[in-house]
Amino acid sequence: MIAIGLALTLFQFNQGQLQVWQGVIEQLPYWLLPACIAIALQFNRSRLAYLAAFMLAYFVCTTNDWLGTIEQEYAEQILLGGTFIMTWFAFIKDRGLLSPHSLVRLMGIIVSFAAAFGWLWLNTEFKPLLDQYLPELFNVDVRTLAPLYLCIFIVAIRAAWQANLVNTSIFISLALWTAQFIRPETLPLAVSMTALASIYILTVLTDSYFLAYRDELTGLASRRALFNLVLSLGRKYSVAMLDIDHFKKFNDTYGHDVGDQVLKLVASKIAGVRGGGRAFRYGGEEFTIIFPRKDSSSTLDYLEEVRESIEEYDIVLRDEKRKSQSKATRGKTQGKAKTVSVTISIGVAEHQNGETFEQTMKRSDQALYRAKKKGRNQVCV
Ligand SMILES: Nc1nc2c(ncn2[C@@H]2O[C@H](COP(=O)(O)OP(=O)(O)OP(=O)(O)O)[C@@H](O)[C@H]2O)c(=O)[nH]1
Repeated sequence: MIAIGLALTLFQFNQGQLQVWQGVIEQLPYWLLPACIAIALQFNRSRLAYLAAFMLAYFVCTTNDWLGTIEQEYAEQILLGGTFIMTWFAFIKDRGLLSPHSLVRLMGIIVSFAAAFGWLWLNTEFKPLLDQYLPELFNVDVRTLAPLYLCIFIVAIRAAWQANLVNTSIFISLALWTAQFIRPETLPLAVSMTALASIYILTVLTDSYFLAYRDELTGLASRRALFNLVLSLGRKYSVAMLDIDHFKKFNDTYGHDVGDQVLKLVASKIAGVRGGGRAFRYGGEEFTIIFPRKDSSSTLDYLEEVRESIEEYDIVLRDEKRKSQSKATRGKTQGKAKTVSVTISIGVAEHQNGETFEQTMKRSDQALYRAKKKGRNQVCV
């Protein structure tokens, strides 16, 4: 979507249809980049805050001609220095802007520019030697920009390998940064900077939304997302509460890390619920499924399906350090790998007129309690 937006902006700009907006667009980076720094800091996305600050500094210096002839004279060094910074940013973590790490970051920025200056100096200083020993293919132009191509390749692989919004933003930054130097006529600087600031702001806000509404361990929607959905529920719906049986004993037997692995796998089965059910991690080893527009009897088949899929699922343990087994879990050996299985109990209740969501949920919790009492591994209404 971001790419489509950029392409459309570029198209419009070339068509001259946006020329009336030119004055506004030229001012936008002055507003959007500082706003981006403030938002990124607020949500602890220091890499994007640094990048926005870097772009703002470049934009202010360029548009006000503060760098004078330095900018043209050292254009390649600035291009390469910026490229090194972005590549490095694709591999580090967000650590806050005003923390001891910021000193390391500042040093890294200086080192990036020093490396860019050093590389280009080496190429000029030893040009005759390099021309003599390297194949013709690696002429001075290729040699000069070789680290740039390498960095773009590395960041592209990184963004594909560890696909997240921040890495994608860094890759787009690098692409626009490079285009700005190699083909400046393609896109006015103010448009690139406006696009980048918008991408950063969108990235920070979307990332933070997912952080607030997704459970980190299982990837399921969180309890906060559940109460958000409740606001849009009509009068007819059912609430199911699901709880892993004897999970405390499972943890005691196999350790907390294995418990986490199992929680993830159980969550993936619960997420696959059919019948329009929406799954949430309520907390700990408890999950909730909401069936909008369904009474409890029509959810039973779908819940039974989920219960069976978990019961039949042989979970292969990755952890070799295992203690003795307990009654709580059934384990068997598959070749050398150890497999275990867990069961879940489910209680379901449908919303009744005049009832709040919390009251319906309480009744589904009581149904869950009955399922546990009756021997677990079953669904109760
Ligand atoms: N590994 C892991 N364990 C968790 C997590 N959240 C909660 N637990 C554990 O889940 C267990 C819940 O135990 P209980 O509420 O006593 O219930 P139970 O052992 O499942 O027994 P029944 O519900 O009666 O079948 C506790 O030992 C918690 O430590 C988590 O995120 N990871």
